[in-house]
Amino acid sequence: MNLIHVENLTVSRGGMPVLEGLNFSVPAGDILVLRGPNGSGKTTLLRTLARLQPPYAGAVMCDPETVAYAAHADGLKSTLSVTENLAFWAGIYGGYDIEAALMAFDLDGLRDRLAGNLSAGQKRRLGLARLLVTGRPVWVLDEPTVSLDAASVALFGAAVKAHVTAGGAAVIATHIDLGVDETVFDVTPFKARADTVHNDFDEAFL
Ligand SMILES: Nc1ncnc2c1ncn2[C@@H]1O[C@H](COP(=O)(O)OP(=O)(O)OP(=O)(O)O)[C@@H](O)[C@H]1O
Repeated sequence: MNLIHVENLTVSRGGMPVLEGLNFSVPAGDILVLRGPNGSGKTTLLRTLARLQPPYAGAVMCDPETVAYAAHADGLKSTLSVTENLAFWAGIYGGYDIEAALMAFDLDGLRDRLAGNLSAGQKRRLGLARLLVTGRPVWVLDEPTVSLDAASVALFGAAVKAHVTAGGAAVIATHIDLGVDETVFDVTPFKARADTVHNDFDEAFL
């Protein structure tokens, strides 16, 4: 079963196409790793998959309610503790297991620390632990391993493996080897041509 299906998709930033002609599917159980140089459009594609922005052309077939998106920013509440942050997110998404999330990302010893007082890597671990309490099957992740040391990257890799083994799927932009069984998708050949402009606009308003 495909959890994401993309057809003839063009994605844009600032009104300009960045990637075009994208066609791929991500079935349950799969990890799709996006590769491509800085500025090639990986973030733009992920934002489009997560429905944070509309496609410029083509279609993304995926129920938005199934997607958990983690951006560059951790999105933590700095005045809440580690467990309070997870409880906050569990409350929004329907009460999934906070204890399992704490264990999976080695946060047990930090459970009462304010998120604002965590180190950069600890903040990142908490941001990723949040994925587990969403209970959502499709993880869309933008550079999730930034600030993580080797041990934490291994924890993250194990969490992704467990997630897809349980029937989930993940699309991950990363420059590093996650140590997981992945399908690599290089976006470089899909760079939009400069003449690909479908939008109608009136130059009088520029
Ligand atoms: N608001 C914006 N308006 C216009 N162009 C933008 C805007 N935001 C980003 N861009 C441009 O869109 C292109 C794609 O950016 P994007 O962030 O998707 O790339 P990326 O592959 O994720 O890069 P990186 O590996 O550096 O994170 C880049 O050339 C970037 O400069």
